[in-house]
Amino acid sequence: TKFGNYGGQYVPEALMPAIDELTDAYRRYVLENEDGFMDEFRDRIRDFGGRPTPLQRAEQLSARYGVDVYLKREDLLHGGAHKLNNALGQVLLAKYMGKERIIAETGAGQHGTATAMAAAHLDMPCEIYMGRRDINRQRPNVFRMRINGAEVTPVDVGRGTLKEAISETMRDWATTVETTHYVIGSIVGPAPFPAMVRDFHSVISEEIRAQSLDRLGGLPGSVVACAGGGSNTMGAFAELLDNEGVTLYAVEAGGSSLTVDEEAGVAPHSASLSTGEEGVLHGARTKLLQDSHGQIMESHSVSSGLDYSGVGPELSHLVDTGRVKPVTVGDDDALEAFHRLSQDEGIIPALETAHAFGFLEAVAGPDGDGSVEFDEPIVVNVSGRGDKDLEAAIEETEKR
Ligand SMILES: Cc1ncc(COP(=O)(O)O)c(/C=N/[C@H](C(=O)O)[C@@H](O)C(C)C)c1O
Repeated sequence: TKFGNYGGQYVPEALMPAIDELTDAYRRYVLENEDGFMDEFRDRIRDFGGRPTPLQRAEQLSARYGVDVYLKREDLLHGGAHKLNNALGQVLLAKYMGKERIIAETGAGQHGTATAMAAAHLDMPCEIYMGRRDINRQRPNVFRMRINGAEVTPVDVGRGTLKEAISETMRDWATTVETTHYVIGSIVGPAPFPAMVRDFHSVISEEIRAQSLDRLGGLPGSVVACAGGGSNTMGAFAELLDNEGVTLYAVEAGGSSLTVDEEAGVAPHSASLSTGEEGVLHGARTKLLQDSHGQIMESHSVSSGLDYSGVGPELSHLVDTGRVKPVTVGDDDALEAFHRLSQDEGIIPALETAHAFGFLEAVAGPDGDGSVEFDEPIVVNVSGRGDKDLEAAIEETEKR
């Protein structure tokens, strides 16, 4: 249950029966493939999800940066983001466990959408908790969840973003564990969630490995992925961790500034890996944005999916060991990268994903700082498409 000194199960006693039951089910079905569970997961993520996703060369970006850039197209997975890998895996597992109801939290709405789709696909009732603020800034996804038959429950406490939505979902789960499974949206939460979510998303790096060896004649030199909770990052890294020759970059939201207003207890960014301190949030010990009193600070990002004060415990450990390099990209650079990928490559990325492209530009672009020598070829994980962000991107760009 631990990644170094991170991870663990810091949950109320009331949740331990559910956690123990899930730990047992994870071992039997995911790790040991009991009853052919993982075979069925792979069949469904292929036929319903549309795996494998392409590994596509980005011609214009490769020319712009003078290095080979490849895109792992998780934006082409059914639903428009990597989120379905984990949502389908967990909803299928809930079915094998004999659960009758699905609940989940969401911020950007991609995880909520993926869970609603997977629940509809597997004929399970579904309720999604979503912060009021996020409901207002990710409306297309709220419509999709409802049209897929899920109940979307607004969360009005606090700032009405992801942190409160997760707490509210955990509160529900504490009283409904007998019949309900909580589909956590990232590699966060008490064990076994971080390892289980990583294992479902590891199909991404399995495919990157196979496609790279098959088409590029070797493993990638670098893999770049944006990190909110960390699931698309760990999915893209998992099967490559032992290959030291592959440099791994986790790109966090630098927001509007990395300077924290201690008094207000607010961080104008979401850079938990780069600036966070060790603490406990949502059941796991990990790196968190906290003030000098140890209070968890509100985070900020132009993208809902990266707007989270914590990060997965496994990523915190990999940053401490040096295996993963954390970098940050601010709101402005992410918005520029959003438009650049759309115009240069014909792909409108999710604002979350745009942060990964902002990193390439900041290093290797015409005004790049050359802060790293990229090992080639570079694979960027395109975690999602930007349909949900069109209005926000236009508004934000006009403001600047
Ligand atoms: C397209 C896209 N790319 C990246 C992320 C960051 O989440 P991780 O992959 O778990 O770091 C997200 C996160 N989305 C979550 C959601 O849709 O609910 C997010 O808000 C939280 C679950 C972290 C996303 O939608």
